[in-house]
Amino acid sequence: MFLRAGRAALSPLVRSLQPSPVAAMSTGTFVVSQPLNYRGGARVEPADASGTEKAFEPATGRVIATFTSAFKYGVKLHGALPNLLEGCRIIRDREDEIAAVECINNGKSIFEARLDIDTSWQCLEYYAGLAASMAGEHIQLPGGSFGYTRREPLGVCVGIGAWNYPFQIASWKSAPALACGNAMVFKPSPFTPVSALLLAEIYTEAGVPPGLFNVVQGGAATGQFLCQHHDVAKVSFTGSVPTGMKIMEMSAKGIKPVTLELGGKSPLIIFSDCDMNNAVKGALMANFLTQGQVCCNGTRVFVQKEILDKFTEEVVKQTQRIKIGDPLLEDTRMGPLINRPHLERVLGFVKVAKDGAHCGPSYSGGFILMFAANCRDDMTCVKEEIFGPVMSILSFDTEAEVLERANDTTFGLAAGVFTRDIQRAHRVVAELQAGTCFINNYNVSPVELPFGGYKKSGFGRENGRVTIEYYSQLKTVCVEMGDVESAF
Ligand SMILES: NC(=O)C1=CN([C@@H]2O[C@H](COP(=O)(O)OP(=O)(O)OC[C@H]3O[C@@H](n4cnc5c(N)ncnc54)[C@H](O)[C@@H]3O)[C@@H](O)[C@H]2O)C=CC1
Ligand SMILES: NCCCC(=O)O
Repeated sequence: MFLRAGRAALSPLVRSLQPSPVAAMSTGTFVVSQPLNYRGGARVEPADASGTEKAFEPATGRVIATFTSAFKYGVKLHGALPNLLEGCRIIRDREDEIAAVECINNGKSIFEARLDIDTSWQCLEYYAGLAASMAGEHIQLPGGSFGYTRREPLGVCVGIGAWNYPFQIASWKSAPALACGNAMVFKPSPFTPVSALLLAEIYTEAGVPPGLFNVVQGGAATGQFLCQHHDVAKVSFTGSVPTGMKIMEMSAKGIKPVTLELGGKSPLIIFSDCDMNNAVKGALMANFLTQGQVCCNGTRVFVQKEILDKFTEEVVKQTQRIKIGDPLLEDTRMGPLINRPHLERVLGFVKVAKDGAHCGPSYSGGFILMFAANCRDDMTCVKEEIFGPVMSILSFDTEAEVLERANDTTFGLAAGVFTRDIQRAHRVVAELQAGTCFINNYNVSPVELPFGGYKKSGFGRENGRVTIEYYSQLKTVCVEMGDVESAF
């Protein structure tokens, strides 16, 4: 059973706990004892259990669930279009509860978790609207004959998620999949197994037929089983580049289409004619959401030389003001990283960066918040995806120079530019090798806009009208209105 994690109830406990080595504060008493696999419209303990795993609360290191990994997925294909609008309504009604669960299991602030839940119900609402407008073409042929095309579902789609946006990823994959008439088996990251179950229950309550949305828990072995299963028609994956390569190899063997949302090391270019206030806010948005654990973050911040000192000074000032702490408190804007091994990995990057760059401003307990100024393109913290709250600031002189440096990466997920010169803004984004570009903002996620990467950041898109094409197949029907003209 879920113990409701109300903020008022949690705060006294937070105050009474001692700082742990993983984090300076705790968030509460939330535990899950219900099964975390979901099939046929209900939570189940799988008969084919392959072992148990534990899920933790990042802020305290406390175990919040012990769950069973599974393989079988029990999908039912169904022709009816599910009632996504009702699902959207229920998510909105239960937003605080879902956000609290997300906050506890992931560590992101409650403020931000609510924004993630917003982008989740918005996705259901958007595809509920699009579902009814899905149509093919009518093509006139000579002699009164004609052809038409129809969009049909693919069948069973597998969604495999990362741990940084657990509920949002489950929604962004399942809403278009279901809207196109598919079934989905969703495998969350074993670090964040909890909130996908809330989505499954919401779909069931909304009238989605049992077996149409299923949750299977487990790690790499379960993921491999799903990708290789002969009943699976498509795999949509969000995660790291190395895992994405394996998913693509496995899917290739079954000629299954894949959507790959992979990592990034995105450039954010700040020209000297920018609105400085907005550019600084944009750089913070580009680096510190979800403790910096965001694939599309603009972690290479290129600043034109004339404004480098002023920009850096402002970034430091505003970074120092970010409220770090218990993610369930209303005014917290940054919580803990996902777990200790990841924290140590991020600190490893910071240690190396400190040898070559001017770093600051703070590290305490499990929380870190960093920037590295005066970076060079060849530094490890500038080349590799850190997936933590570490912003690298680099300086540049000219537009041509910064474009060459910005594109000098194997990744291509996102990019941003801040300038008041509208012609330059469009010229620059046209040259940037990235699937999602921002002008004078960063890391906003309107569901109407397609999201996805170039180069090693993957392919296929999530959100937007185009995603319908990634969850459906086109059938062509040729209609003869005359006699058959046989060649024989
Ligand atoms: N482009 C995007 O939208 C996003 C990309 N990411 C990227 O994901 C990474 C961090 O997330 P992680 O969860 O650590 O990534 P990961 O690649 O380790 O795991 C992602 C998911 O794949 C599963 N998995 C692992 N090995 C597998 C295998 N051999 N076959 C099938 N499934 C397997 C995991 O259990 C998990 O559910 C970062 O590199 C980040 O950039 C994260 C979020 C969004
Ligand atoms: N809301 C942004 C999604 C990016 C990510 O999944 O990392």
